[in-house]
Amino acid sequence: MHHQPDPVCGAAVAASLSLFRQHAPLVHCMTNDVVQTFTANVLLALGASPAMVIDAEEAAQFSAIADGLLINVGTLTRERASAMRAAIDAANKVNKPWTLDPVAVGGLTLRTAFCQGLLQLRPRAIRGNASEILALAQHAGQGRGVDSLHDSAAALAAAQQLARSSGAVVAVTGAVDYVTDGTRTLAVAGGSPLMTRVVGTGCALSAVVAGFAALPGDTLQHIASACRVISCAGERATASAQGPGSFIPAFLDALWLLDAEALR
Ligand SMILES: Nc1ncnc2c1ncn2[C@@H]1O[C@H](COP(=O)(O)OP(=O)(O)O)[C@@H](O)[C@H]1O
Ligand SMILES: Cc1ncsc1CCOP(=O)(O)O
Ligand SMILES: [Mg+2]
Repeated sequence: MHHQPDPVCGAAVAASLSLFRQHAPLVHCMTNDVVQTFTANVLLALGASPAMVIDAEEAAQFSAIADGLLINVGTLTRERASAMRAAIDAANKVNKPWTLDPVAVGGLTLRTAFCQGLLQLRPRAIRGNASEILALAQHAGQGRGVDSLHDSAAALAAAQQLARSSGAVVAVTGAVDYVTDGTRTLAVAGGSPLMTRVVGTGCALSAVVAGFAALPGDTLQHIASACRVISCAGERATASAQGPGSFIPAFLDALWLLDAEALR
């Protein structure tokens, strides 16, 4: 079954962002080695508190305390996988939301089997690029690394199916981001291709999604708002950047400066 997406509304994005800054969520990030600092800086620029706790015992303690948990399998190892399971189990016990970023799921067996298994553990949100969402939804080996080979529109039906089967809100990103609970779908335009020329924009978005998923109210709207916050900051940063190097500080500044007027 296909459902037509509605465009995300700027006023609703501004309302989510304001709620996010008020709540300043504590986000427990179990993420990959490539994007640790960038992820923490993106959350800090938006007013949230990141903490990267990865030992199995500590992670299980901390996920019960944090407002939201991010599981990102970009540099998964067997040991990290069991620490992530422990953190998810502890979060679920106290009903704290957790978000999955299925980096490069498809062809690689450890992370693909691990993420397929996690779908039974009630993720609140899943954020990936088109190749990752297609692979996760269709149990098919696709992709050849962390970058998408597919257009996000080509993964919309898969995202809707994955949302229905997992119970998560699924965000499939690309030139347009689609955010769906399997019934309702919001489309988020904007951003810029330069965002794919620096590492970690997708991973940082997933960390931001983990924070927005912890807010009270309409989770689908909040996660679409998270996508719009990142795409809006991305297009503003691109306007002043010379290339990937100057994009990064401009992006952090744009997140810091983002307000209702920019989002309108
Ligand atoms: N061609 C594009 N045009 C505009 N924005 C894009 C484009 N590709 C990706 N983005 C944006 O870059 C961010 C990261 O998305 P994506 O590249 O799909 O994730 P990943 O880094 O996990 O592959 C998202 O905010 C997305 O909207
Ligand atoms: C390059 C790379 N290799 C393993 S994880 C990772 C980071 C991927 O980051 P993103 O999906 O945000 O581009
Ligand atoms: Mg990614």
